[in-house]
Amino acid sequence: MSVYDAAFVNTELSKRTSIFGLRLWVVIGILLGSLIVLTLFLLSLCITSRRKRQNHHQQQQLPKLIATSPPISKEIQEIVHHPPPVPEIQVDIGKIEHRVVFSDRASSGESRGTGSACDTTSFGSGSVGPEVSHLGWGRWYTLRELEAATNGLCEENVIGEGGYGIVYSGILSDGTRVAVKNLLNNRGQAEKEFKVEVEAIGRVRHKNLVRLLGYCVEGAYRMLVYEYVDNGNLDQWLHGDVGDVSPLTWDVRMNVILGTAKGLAYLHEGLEPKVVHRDVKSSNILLDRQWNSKVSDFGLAKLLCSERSYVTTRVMGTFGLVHSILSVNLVDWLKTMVGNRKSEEVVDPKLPEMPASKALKRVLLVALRCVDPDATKRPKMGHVIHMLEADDLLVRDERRIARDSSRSHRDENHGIVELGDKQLGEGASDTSEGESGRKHHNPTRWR
Ligand SMILES: Nc1ncnc2c1ncn2[C@@H]1O[C@H](COP(=O)(O)OP(=O)(O)OP(=O)(O)O)[C@@H](O)[C@H]1O
Repeated sequence: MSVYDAAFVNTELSKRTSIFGLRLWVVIGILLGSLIVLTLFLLSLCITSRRKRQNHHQQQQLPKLIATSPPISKEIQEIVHHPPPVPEIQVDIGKIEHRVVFSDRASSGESRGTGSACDTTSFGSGSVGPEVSHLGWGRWYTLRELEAATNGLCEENVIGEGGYGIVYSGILSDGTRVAVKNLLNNRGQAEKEFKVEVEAIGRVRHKNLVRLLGYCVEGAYRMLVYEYVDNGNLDQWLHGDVGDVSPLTWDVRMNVILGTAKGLAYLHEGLEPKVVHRDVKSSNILLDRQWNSKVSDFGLAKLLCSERSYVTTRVMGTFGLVHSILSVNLVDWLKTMVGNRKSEEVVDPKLPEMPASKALKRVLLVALRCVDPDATKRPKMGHVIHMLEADDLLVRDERRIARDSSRSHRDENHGIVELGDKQLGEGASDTSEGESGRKHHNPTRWR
C-alpha cells in the first residue's frame, strides 16, 4: 500500500458515523470486541452444558458401577481378619457315653448350611438393642450375635450339657472359637444383678482358669461366652474310650494336677473376695492340646445358687467324692488300699508307665491330706502346690507332718486307713525301688 492509500484509509476511518457521531474505527472496534465477547460467551455456555450432560450420564451409570465393584475396597480387604484354621483333630465326646474319638470331620461351625437341620433363624425374644457393648473386661454379646455364632443354638453345635445349662461350640464373626453356655434354671436374677456377678467372674484371669469372654442378657436368656478349650475334659480322657493305653502319661497327669491346683489356689488365695468353686470334678477340668488344665465353671455356684456368700458349708454334688457308688466311696476305697500297702494298685491300669514309687506315694499323701475328715486340717491350695513340687527334703518334712496328723486322726478314720509311721516308713524305704513293675488292680470306674 502506498503512502497515498494509507492516508486515504486513515481519513475514511476517521470520518464520523451516524452512530452517536462515533468515528468509523471506533464503531469497528466496538463491533469486533462485541463479537469476541459473544464468541467467548457462547463457548463457555457450550462447555458448561456439555459438563452437565456428562455428569448426568455418569449418575445414570453409577448403580451399574456399584453393582460390578467389589463390595469392599482393596485397603479394607487387606485388613480383614481371616479365621484361624479349624484344628484337624477334634475330640468328639459324648458326655454320657464317655467316648473319645479323633475325627477330622469339619467343625460344627463349618457344617453350617450343609443340609443341617439348623439355621440362623432369630429367636423369639427379639434381637433389638446394641449389637456390641464393650465392658471393662470383655463383651456384652447380643442374642443375634450368639445365634449367628452357634448356628442358631443348633443341636449339632452342642458339646455338652451340665447342671448349669447346655454348652454350644460357636465361631464369632471375627473367627474366634468360643463355648457358649446357655444357662437354664437360672434363678431369674434381675439383669443388673446378673451382670454384676458375671463381671466379677469375667475379671478373673489365670492360665489355669477358663476365661470368660463375655455374656448375653436378653429377655429370659442368660448366656456365658467362654474361650474354647480344644482338647476335651479330664473326665473324658480318664473314663472315655481311649484304647488300651491312655495318652495321659504320669507327667501329663502331674501337669494337670499342678495346673488345677494353681488355678484353684488363685481363686482361693489370689482374689478378694475369694472364690470357692464348690464343684471341682474331672468334667470341670478342661484340657488344651499341650495338656494344660483349665478349671471351668468357677463362680457359677454363686451366680446360680441362692446363697448370698461364696463361703458356704453346703456341698455341691460331686459324684464319687461325697456320694457313693455300689456302696463304695472313692475316698474310703483309696484309704483302704493305701492302708493295705496296695498303693500301686490304685494306679490307672491304662497308664503307659508306672510312676516311681516315691512320686506315687507323694501324690497319694497329698490327696489324702486334701480329704482329711477334719476340713480345717486340709492344706491350703498354695501348700498343695508346694507339696507336689517339693524336692525330697520337703517330702521328708511332709512325712513328718503327715505322721503327726495321722496319729491324731487315726480314730476318726475308723481304722480304715493307717497313714501311720509304718506306712510312711515304707515310703522311705521304697525310694530305692525306682520304676516298679506293672501290677494293677482294676478299680471301679470312678466319676
Ligand atoms: N470353654 C469350654 N471349651 C470347650 N468345651 C467346654 C467348655 N466349657 C464346657 N465345655 C464342655 O461342655 C460340656 C458341658 O460342660 P458343663 O460345664 O456345662 O457341664 P459339666 O461340667 O459336665 O457338668 P456340671 O455343669 O454339672 O458341672 C463338657 O463336656 C465340657 O467339656
